Amino acid sequence: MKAVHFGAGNIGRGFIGKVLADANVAVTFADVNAPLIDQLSHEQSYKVKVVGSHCQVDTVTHVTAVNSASPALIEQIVKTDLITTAVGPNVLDLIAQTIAQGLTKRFEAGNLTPLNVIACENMVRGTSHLKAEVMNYLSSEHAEQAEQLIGFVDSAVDRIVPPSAAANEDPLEVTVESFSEWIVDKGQFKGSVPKIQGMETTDNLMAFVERKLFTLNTGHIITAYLGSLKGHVTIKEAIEDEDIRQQVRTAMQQSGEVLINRYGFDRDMHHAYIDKIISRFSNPYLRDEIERVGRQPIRKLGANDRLIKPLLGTLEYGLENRALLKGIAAAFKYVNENDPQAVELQAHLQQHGLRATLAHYSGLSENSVIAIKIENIYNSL
Ligand SMILES: NC(=O)c1ccc[n+]([C@@H]2O[C@H](COP(=O)([O-])OP(=O)(O)OC[C@H]3O[C@@H](n4cnc5c(N)ncnc54)[C@H](O)[C@@H]3O)[C@@H](O)[C@H]2O)c1
Ligand SMILES: O=P(O)(O)OC[C@@H](O)[C@@H](O)[C@H](O)[C@H](O)CO
Repeated sequence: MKAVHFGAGNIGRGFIGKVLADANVAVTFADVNAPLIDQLSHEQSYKVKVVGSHCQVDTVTHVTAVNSASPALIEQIVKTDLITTAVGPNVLDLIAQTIAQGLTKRFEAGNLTPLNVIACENMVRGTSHLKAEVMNYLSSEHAEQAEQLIGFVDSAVDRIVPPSAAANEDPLEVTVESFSEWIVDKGQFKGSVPKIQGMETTDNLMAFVERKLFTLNTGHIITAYLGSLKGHVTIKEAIEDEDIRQQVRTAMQQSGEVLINRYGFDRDMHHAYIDKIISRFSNPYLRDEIERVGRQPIRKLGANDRLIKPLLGTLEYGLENRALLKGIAAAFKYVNENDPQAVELQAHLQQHGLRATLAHYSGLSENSVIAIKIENIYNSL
C-alpha cells in the first residue's frame, strides 16, 4: 500500500508517518520545507525517540519525500492508495488545489480505484472541510467521480510532539510521548478500510473528537495561557504550579460535564482520563514550550475550537463554567510578538476593547451575560 502524507513536521514524522511506515505502507512525505525534504529524500529514514514511562529510539525506514510544489507530487497522487495530512488547519485550504490537480490527473489516467483522504489536524471534522475545498477545484464530472471513489475520512489525533530541541544534531529526529491515539470514522471510507496498527476505526467519531478537544486541548491551552501570565516557559513548569494545575483540572472537569451530558461518558472514567492527561503534560522527557501550545490564539478562540465550543456546551446544558471563562479571559492576556495571531489579537483588543474583540473572533454576542463575565474576569487578571 502507498500513502502520500502532507506535512513532514512534528506529527507528520512523529506520529502519522511512523504509524504508516511501521505498518509497511510506502510513505511519501510532501512538504514546503525544501531542506527538510532534501534530507528526508536523501536519508529515506529518520529516528523517533519515544519517551514516557519507558523510553526507546525507533528508526522509521523506507520513506521518501517530495516538495509539495513539485509536479512529482501530482504523479504520486495519481497512484497512491491513501492521502494523510498534518499541516495545520490554516494550510488545508492551500493543499486542496494540489489534491484536486492530483485527483483530476488520476481520473484522466483511468485510475478508478478508491482512495481515502484523512486530515490529521486539531480541527473538528477537518477532512470534511478539506473535501469541500477540494471539490471547489474539480470539474462537475470529476466531482461526481470523487463522490463515488474518494473517501474523505474525519479523524481525531492525539500525541504530544513538540519540535525537536534546536540543539539536536539530527534535524530529522523527532521526540514523541509514548501515548498515542488515532481514531477515524469507519463510515466515510471508500473501498475496504485499510488495517493499520495504531489507526482505530469508530462509528461514533464526534464523541472521540470532542473528548480529545475538550479535555487535552482545552486543558493544554489554559495551562499555556495561565502559565504565560505567571511567567512560565514550558507546559511542565506551568502544570506543576499547584494553583494552575487546580484551575486546569477544574476547567477540564467543566468541559467534561458537557461530554458526560452529551455522550453519556462515565464520570469516574472521564476523571481518570483527565488525570492521565495532566500526567502527560508533566512528562519529564519532553520540553514543550508555552509558545507552541499557545500558538495562533485567534484560531483557538474560534466558535468550533477548544475554548468556546465547550463553553457553549455548558450554556446548552446549564452547567458551571467559571474555570473555562477564566481560560478564555487569559487568552486575551497572551502576548507574543513572534506569533502573528497574538499580535493581531492584541492590536484588535487595544483598538476595540475586550467584548468587541471577543465577539469578532469567537462569535459570542458582545452584550451577552457571558461576554460581560469574561470581561470582568479579564479585568481582574
Ligand atoms: N504537535 C502535536 O503535539 C500535535 C498533536 C496532535 C495534532 N496536531 C496537529 O497536527 C497538525 C500539524 O502540527 P505539527 O505540530 O506537526 O506542526 P509542524 O509545524 O511541526 O508541521 C507542519 C508541517 O507542515 C508543513 N507545511 C506547511 N505548509 C505546507 C504545504 N502547503 N504543503 C505541505 N506541507 C506544508 C510545514 O513545513 C511543517 O513541516 C496541526 O493541525 C496540529 O494541530 C499536533
Ligand atoms: O496543535 P494546536 O496548535 O492545535 O494545539 C497545540 C497543542 O495543544 C496540541 O498540538 C497538542 O499537543 C496535541 O493536540 C496533542 O495531541
